Amino acid sequence: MTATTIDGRAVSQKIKEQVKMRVERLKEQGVIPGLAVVLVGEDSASHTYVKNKKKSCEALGMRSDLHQFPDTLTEAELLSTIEELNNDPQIHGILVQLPLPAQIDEFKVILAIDPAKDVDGFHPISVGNMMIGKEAFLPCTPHGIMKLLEHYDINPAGKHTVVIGRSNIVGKPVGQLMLQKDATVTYCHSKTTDLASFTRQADILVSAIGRAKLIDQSFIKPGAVVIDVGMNRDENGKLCGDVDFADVSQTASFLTPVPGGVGPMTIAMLMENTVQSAENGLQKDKSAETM
Ligand SMILES: Nc1nc(=O)c2c([nH]1)NC[C@@H]1CN(c3ccc(C(=O)N[C@@H](CCC(=O)O)C(=O)O)cc3)C=[N+]21
Repeated sequence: MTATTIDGRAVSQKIKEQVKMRVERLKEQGVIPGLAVVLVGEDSASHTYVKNKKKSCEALGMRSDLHQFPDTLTEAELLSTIEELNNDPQIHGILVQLPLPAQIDEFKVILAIDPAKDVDGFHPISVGNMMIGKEAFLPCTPHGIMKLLEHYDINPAGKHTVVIGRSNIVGKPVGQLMLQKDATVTYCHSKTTDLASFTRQADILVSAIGRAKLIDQSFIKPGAVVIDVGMNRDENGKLCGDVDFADVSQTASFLTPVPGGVGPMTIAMLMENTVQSAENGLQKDKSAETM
């Protein structure tokens, strides 16, 4: 059996086309969706993501402002930048690229973002609303994964989903979204003993570990759907996922590549959240007028 490659680039393109139409409708009403990206320090991987986000915004007719700071930035300075962005009516989404330098408390920064502009879905209010199934900005990578499954008609209901990784930005929320789609969910992590004994029970396996090509056929149940969230460098410095693609594609039914899988979907969902935020703002303005 050879797995079908899940084409994240193609699906993200479709989503971005829909976002583009929504941007055009907003423009007719005088609103240009605006995303502010805050980048602290010189991490080169972060720069790549930020560049990709900017390119996507421009292609969709959205505004994108980059606020770039040296890694000596203080927490107070960052918090005051966020305050300004919270109060800027041209800005509908605020993304502070993580991780931040050690002198800055990430949680304080996330708390400072107006939940109405929290297009990353990291604020505790967004997380809480997601958790109880209320309207919220969903975190972009987990949301992108759910969209990929939907696109390939893979229904998690009744399936055993095993998530490797328990980060607040990928592992925990993707398990929650799977649960909302009626999957049975198991979380594995760095302290799990005999990881493969769990992953071999997965109908859907989501790997967000950060170890190049750790997951080979011996971790996979034949016919499983495998979603690779890893962003690693292999021995030649090439970008690769957690999954040994060539090996696992012999066993899995569907498999996401790296690059070209989950990554492009993350950016597409960020664009969607930003346009959603701009639409929410317009809706609020309209109901204020009729009061
Ligand atoms: N506040 C915050 N929000 C984030 O969403 C966030 C963050 N911080 N910090 C870093 C991670 C990582 N991340 C990626 C997004 C897109 C690609 C992406 O587009 N990847 C391409 C290829 C990129 C390449 O070629 O290097 C792909 O997989 O095909 C990757 C990684 C968002 N993150």
